[in-house]
Amino acid sequence: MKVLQIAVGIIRNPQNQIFITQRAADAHMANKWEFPGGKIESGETPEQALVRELQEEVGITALEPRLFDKLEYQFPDRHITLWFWMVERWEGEPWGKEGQPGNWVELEALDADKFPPANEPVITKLTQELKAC
Ligand SMILES: Nc1nc2c([nH]c(=O)n2[C@@H]2O[C@H](COP(=O)(O)OP(=O)(O)OP(=O)(O)O)[C@@H](O)[C@H]2O)c(=O)[nH]1
Ligand SMILES: [Mg+2]
Repeated sequence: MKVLQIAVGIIRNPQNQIFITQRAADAHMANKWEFPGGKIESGETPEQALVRELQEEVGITALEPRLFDKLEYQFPDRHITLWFWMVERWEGEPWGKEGQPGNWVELEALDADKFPPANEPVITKLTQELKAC
């Protein structure tokens, strides 16, 4: 059983759009849409991992990310802890730097069915916060 710690970024612009990317056809959770990010390496804090992953995957430098949620999820073959960081300030412009499709989508149009099942609670929380505004 793999045990993984993952740091991902919810990249949100002032128009309340979120930048999401699509996972590769040969990856775990193939073709699902995701918040860019990846595995926390040994010796890294979750925040350092987030900053590195966003530079590698979408070419931005996150500034002052804040922890939005932390979730555990048990897949058949792996147990993951996901650290979701809200990223509202950054340097650069996000794009699919590794060749993956990337899109800005309206926060209220985020569709949990298009993401890995682990993301459902955070997508619910995000859309509820919007309604509360
Ligand atoms: N990046 C990302 N991974 C997620 C999300 N939700 C979710 O369940 N995952 C899972 O978390 C794990 C993260 O892996 P990853 O494939 O992004 O890791 P990585 O960038 O370090 O990739 P690598 O293994 O190719 O170096 C995968 O098992 C993936 O299915 C999400 O919103 N974003
Ligand atoms: Mg990744």
